[in-house]
Formats: sequence, C-alpha cells, structure tokens
Amino acid sequence: MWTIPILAVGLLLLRCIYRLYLHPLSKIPGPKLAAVTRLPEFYHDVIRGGKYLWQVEKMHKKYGPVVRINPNQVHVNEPTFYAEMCASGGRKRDKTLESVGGFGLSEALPSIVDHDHHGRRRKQLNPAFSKKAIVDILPLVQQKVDLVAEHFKAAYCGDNGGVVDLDAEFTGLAADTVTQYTFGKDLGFLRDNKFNNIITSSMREMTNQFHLIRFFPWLVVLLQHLPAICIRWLRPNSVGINALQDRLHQISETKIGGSRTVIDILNDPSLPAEARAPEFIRDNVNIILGAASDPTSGTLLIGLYHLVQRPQLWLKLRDELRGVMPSPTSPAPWLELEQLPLLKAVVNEMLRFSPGTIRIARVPVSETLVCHGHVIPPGSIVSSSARLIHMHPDPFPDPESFDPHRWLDASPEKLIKMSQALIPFSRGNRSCIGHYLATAQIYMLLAAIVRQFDLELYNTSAKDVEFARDCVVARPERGDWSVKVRVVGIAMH
Ligand code: HEM
Repeated sequence: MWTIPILAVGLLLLRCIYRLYLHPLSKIPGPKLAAVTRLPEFYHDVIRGGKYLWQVEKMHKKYGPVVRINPNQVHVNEPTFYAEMCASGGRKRDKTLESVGGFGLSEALPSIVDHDHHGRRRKQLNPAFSKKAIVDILPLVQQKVDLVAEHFKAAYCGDNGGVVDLDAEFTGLAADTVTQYTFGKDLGFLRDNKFNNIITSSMREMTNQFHLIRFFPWLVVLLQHLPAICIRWLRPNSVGINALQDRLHQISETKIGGSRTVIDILNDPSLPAEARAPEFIRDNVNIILGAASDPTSGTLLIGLYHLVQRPQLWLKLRDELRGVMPSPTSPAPWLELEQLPLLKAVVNEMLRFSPGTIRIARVPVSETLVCHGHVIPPGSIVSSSARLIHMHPDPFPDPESFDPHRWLDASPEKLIKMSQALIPFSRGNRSCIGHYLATAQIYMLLAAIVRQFDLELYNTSAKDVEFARDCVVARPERGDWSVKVRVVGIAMH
C-alpha cells in the first residue's frame, strides 16, 4: 500500500539531488528552491499574476548578474550579453514552450520553437514589414494620426473639459493602422466614439491568461474542445477576434495606395500551398494585430505621461519640429522626423520606458555561452528582461528618471553603450518584425501632438503607469494603462 507513495517521494528526492548537484546548471548561483522546482515561478506568475520578474530582480541583487531562476533557466542581467543571447545570422536560437506556450498559437512567429522552422516562416513575412514597405504606407499612418489629432481638437472645443483618454486613442490608432495594412480596410475604432476595440481587448485577454497557459499548455487543447458557450464565457474576446478575422477576410481589399496588404503577401499564389496553410495565416494575423496595438499604444501613452510633465522640453521639441512641419497641421514626415536630434532622444527615452519589454528566453542550440565567468551549456534556457536592462544604472545612470538629454549629452563611447542596452524590440533573428511600423507611428503621432497641442495630465498619477505585472507586456497593478490628458491650448503658428 505504501510502495507507490514511497517510490514517488524517493524519485522526487533523487530529482532534487540531481537538479542541485548534477544538473548542467548546478554551478549557476541562485536560490535552492528555484533550482529544484518551478513552484516559486508558478506562485508569483500564475497565482499572484505576473510578479516573478520582481523576484528575479531581487535574486540579481543577491547573487549577481547571472542567476538560475528555475531548474532549467538562467536569467542574465548584463546589457553587453543581450546580443549574445539573441544572436543573429546562422547562430541558432530555439525558443522553449516553457516560455512561449502561453500564446496558444502554435504557428504564430513568436511561439515557433524551432530555429529553422521560424526562419522559413519569418522570411515569408519580412517583406511586409521592411522599412521600404512601411515607407510606402506612410500616407495611411498619417491619415490615422490626423484622426487622433482631430479628436484632441474636438476635445478642446467640446464640453467635456478638453479631456482625452490616451489608451482609447492610441490603441485605436495602432489597431486601425495595422488592420488596414493587413486587410486593406480598418474597423473604424478611431471613428467609433465608443472605441469598442476588440483587437486590444482580445490581446489583453490572451496576455492576462498567458502564464496559466504557459504552465498548462494542454488548457488550449481543452479550450478548443469545450462547447462554444464555455469558450465564449472564458475567452469572449478571442472568440470575437476569430469571427472578426472571418469578416475581414471577406471584405479584404487587396490594394492600399498601390501597396500589397499583409494578407496578399501571406497568401501569395506563387508560394507553395504548405507555406500558405490557413493555420499559419490565422495565427500570424492574430499575433500581428495584437502585437501591433498594445505595445505601440503603451509606449506612446507612458512616454506622453512623462513628456507632458516637462513643459520646457515640450516647447523645445515644438521649436525643433517647426523645421520639418512649418504649420501646426503640416504632415509629419517620418524619415525627416528621425533626423531631429531632440525628437530622436525623446523617442529613445520613450522606448526605454516601453511596456513591451518583459522577460524573453532563448535556447542556444549548439553554443556554450559564457557570462561573468558562468558557463551556460548548449540546450539550456537563457533569458533576459529588457525592463531590467533599461533600468540598469551602468548604461543609464539615474535610470528611473525620464531624461532625453542623456542621449544628447553622452560621449561617443557612452552613446554606443546606451544604444547597445536599448532593446525594446529585442535583437537577433527573433526580434520584433514590426519595429519600423511601430517607430513610424511613434514619431508621427508624437510630432503631430507636440506641434499642435498644449496638454496637462488629468486624473492620472505615477501609479497608473507603474510596471507592476509581467503579462508578456508590462501592466500596472490593476487593469490596463490609464493616462488621461486635458488639452489646454492649440498652437497657432
Ligand atoms: C513599441 C512597439 C513594440 C514593441 C516594444 C515590440 C516588442 C517586441 C519584442 C520585444 C519582440 C520579441 C519577442 C520575443 O523575442 O519573444 C517582438 C516580436 C514581435 N513583434 Fe513586436 N513590438 C512592438 C510593435 C510591433 C508591431 C507594430 C508589430 C506589427 C507587425 C509587431 C509584431 C511582432 C511580431 C509578429 C513579433 C514576433 C517576431 C518573431 O518571432 O519573428 N510588434 N516585439
């Protein structure tokens, strides 16, 4: 009767001894409990809702820049090591289900585990997001930016005290832009004053359940077999986004201003049928819509939260913008905006505070990595968090302070160090495919708002933009980002 429990306890003990003393990562420093079990990670990420990163931060303070944070994973907090971890070219980096299973979309780029499989799929999507492709759709981005500016103007002239909810505006901007680029038609989130933005809400639903699904990937299979009524109850927005895709496929218009849409590129008849598999297209469209809207809008609204509190900087920026935007309503030409030193410094600082920067992991397939004398053998999971690197006092002294001048005043050597440590879009073969689309929107929106409006914060405090949970993207303690501003003036010249 006792044989089975005794055997089970014996096996558990043996596993603990193996993990503590014989495992390839046994020499890496870190808490013993984390070395033998993933329970601490489960507790902080699943039960407490995305809190393990802050435990990891404490571990770094205690054990140094390289720590073992679970039986199979080493976390590194060393800016100069990040490019090694995320290497590019032929240096193979797999992902691991342990970290990406939570997406529940097996064919979506960020959740493909195998290096070569990912490379083939990525090659297919790259042309849609090259710098040239994004330059071709700038009129579309400008059109959406103009709509946001109209809302600011309407708020100033209207009777609600000039208040604008930046989350609704910026998720509307990002979702309408990416939807129109993907399908040739947007869903009019910016035109609908109730801003019923199903793309953002489904992304938030998915990211809120991310850690649970990461620990129990079979829940996705279970979900697929549950009666529709249960799915609608558990994941109402994800059901909505699938229905939305079907609708959008039907109305898809193949040309936007002469450019091909993302759907055209994914579904190019010259590609072999296997490359156009419906699940590949569906999973990637889901991830593109979601990945495009939430981190882009989060970066913009947190950045504006800081910028609005620096009126002198705001006016200096407006002066600089006059050089490329002669009147307050002139279009904001991205390629010229990128050349403006102060604006570039502000955008860099906004990206340093970007919420899309939580723990990511790679598996060096055949290389041994070494960091601060610690050996990380091939096949190990190694992770790093842009949030911690962006707040690292070595490249960024006084890291909590939003200070664009750090980019303007730095010596050439320091600038290299800082640029190396600025990793909002990650690095290497698996870095963000949408970074040109995101930066174009950030530059153009920021320029349009600063050039035209004077703003002050409304009913918003530091708590509303504090990174308190890691749900693939950062989130505040409760709910979603909430930054409101009041339009207090409009520039006349
Ligand atoms: C400021 C805005 C954005 C930030 C901070 C951001 C950040 C990131 C990061 C850090 C990754 C790497 C994730 C990993 O290694 O696991 C990533 C991947 C990705 N991002 Fe973004 N992103 C942004 C905007 C966008 C936009 C506009 C799109 C639209 C196309 C997009 C689509 C993707 C996709 C598809 C991947 C997966 C790439 C791959 O695995 O090959 N992102 N993003």
